[in-house]
Amino acid sequence: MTNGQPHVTDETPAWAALRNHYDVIRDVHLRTLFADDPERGGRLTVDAADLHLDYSKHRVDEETLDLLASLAEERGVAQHRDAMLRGDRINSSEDRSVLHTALRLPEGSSLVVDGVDVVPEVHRVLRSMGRFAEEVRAGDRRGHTGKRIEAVVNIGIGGSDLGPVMTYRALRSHADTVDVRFISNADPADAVARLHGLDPETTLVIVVSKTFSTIETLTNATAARRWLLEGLGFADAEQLTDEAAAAVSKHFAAVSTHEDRVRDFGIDPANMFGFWDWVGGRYSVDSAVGLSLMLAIGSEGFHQFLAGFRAVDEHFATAPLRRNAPVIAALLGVWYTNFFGSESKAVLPYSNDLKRFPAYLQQLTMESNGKSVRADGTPVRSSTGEIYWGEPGTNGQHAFYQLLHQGTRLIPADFIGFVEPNEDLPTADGTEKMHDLLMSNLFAQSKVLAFGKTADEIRAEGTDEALVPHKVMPGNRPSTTILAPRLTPSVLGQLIALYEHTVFVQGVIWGIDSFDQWGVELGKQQAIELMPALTGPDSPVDLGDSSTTALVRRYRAGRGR
Ligand SMILES: O=P(O)(O)OC[C@H]1O[C@H](O)[C@H](O)[C@@H](O)[C@@H]1O
Repeated sequence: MTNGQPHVTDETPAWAALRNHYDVIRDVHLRTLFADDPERGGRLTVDAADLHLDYSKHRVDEETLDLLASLAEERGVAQHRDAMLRGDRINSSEDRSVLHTALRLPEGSSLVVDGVDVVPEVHRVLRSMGRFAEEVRAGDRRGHTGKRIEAVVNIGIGGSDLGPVMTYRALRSHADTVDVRFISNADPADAVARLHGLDPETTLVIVVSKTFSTIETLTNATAARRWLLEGLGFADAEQLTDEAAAAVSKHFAAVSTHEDRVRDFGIDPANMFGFWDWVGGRYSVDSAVGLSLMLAIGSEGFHQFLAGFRAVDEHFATAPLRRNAPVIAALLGVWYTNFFGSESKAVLPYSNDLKRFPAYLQQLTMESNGKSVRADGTPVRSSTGEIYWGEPGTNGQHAFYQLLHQGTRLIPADFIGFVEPNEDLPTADGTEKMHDLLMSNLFAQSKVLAFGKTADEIRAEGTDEALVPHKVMPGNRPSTTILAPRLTPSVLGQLIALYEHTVFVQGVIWGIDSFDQWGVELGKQQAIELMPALTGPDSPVDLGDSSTTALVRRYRAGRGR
């Protein structure tokens, strides 16, 4: 099954060879690939640190994998990887290095960029985060009225939200001491709902913004400051008197690359944790942006999280392309996107704690690789940017898996599961464990997607002939299964690094700059420009197009303006 015409216009030797090979493999069923090669299930696997990837249920044979590796070689994946890791300015449109991997280099190592060793800087910030987090967790750093901090509110958006919110939820069972909430949206409902029930006297607000100029974040931070001062009994919550500033300094911290803007907002720079412009927002959860996670799981847990990233970084840096997990994952994505014409990929964690992982990965892949010009400004020569979506299993099985199994689209999937649960409960009759039930569902789903059930097998069960076509399960739907020992801070770091490098390799194959995001700017700018048309004294006559003009006029009328 394919989704129409393969989206390939690129005609380099490796692409052309893959295109010819695709014409053969597209008609080969996974049932045949497995029948012809009984060792396949054990062989088409790769281990990266604690992550075991089984990619045998993909529509590939050894020749496909060789050809895909040739494509990686043709595109210079290893050379680009080395350039990133040593700090070359590979983010060409912003003239920046891309060094999220430096955030997890061990203390004592060295990476000199523009004459500065960045590793001691990284560890200086980690130490000050660690001191701050442990003081809060121990109750040594208290609120304005002397009460212990019990809740943390992370205010940020995009990379300043998705990483913290995803990781906090993922490591819920490793968290103690403080309850963390997240405010991101310009919708006031978010701040209202998240602040509801919190006591300002025991709440710490962390304002996270790389640029410290993002309107949603500054607006929500101002709302939280107002809420805090009102809650602490200040008569005028708009006035930052000396006493109010002292209160704010006990309840507000900031994470940013812009100290001047943090100070202007009224947050004590002593409570500011920095990072650097060589860390992209969507690659920043392992920087000070992860402070809320550190407050929840402790400094030691955060260092384990970093060690997990580092283990996969080392694998990515050293494993040969054919044994390199992120490279293989990336090439499989290219195979389906550019040759089978797949439009999306499902990420299916069999872990309720990874509920926000697909959303986190959406920013990672779509903001990185949603580009239609190459790094040199010329048009891309193939489709780019995998669209990830998904929900945890087993919930998804009862919602959208029908389309995965019997729909007309080819949607490759990543199943993510863990051998050991962090918690377990008995099944209904008390004889089994719920974690085993969960994992048997994961294994069953990837098996059914791959192998399906034929009309003959269905007939053999005595099924009414009229029902047979409805019950046929076509199979031949590819998936990777990522199996890890347990969802720990280290394993979560490993999973994130696996996808970071997968996205990177795809960007190299497509020839794009995966580290800028110019496409998000115009909408932000126009929102600011449109605001007076919504709130000003006169209804707008012409906002440049008849649709927007009519919508804004209707909105104003509804608001009585
Ligand atoms: O951390 P900030 O500077 O507030 O940026 C927050 C987010 O907004 C931007 O629009 C970008 O699209 C994201 O990549 C970024 O993570």
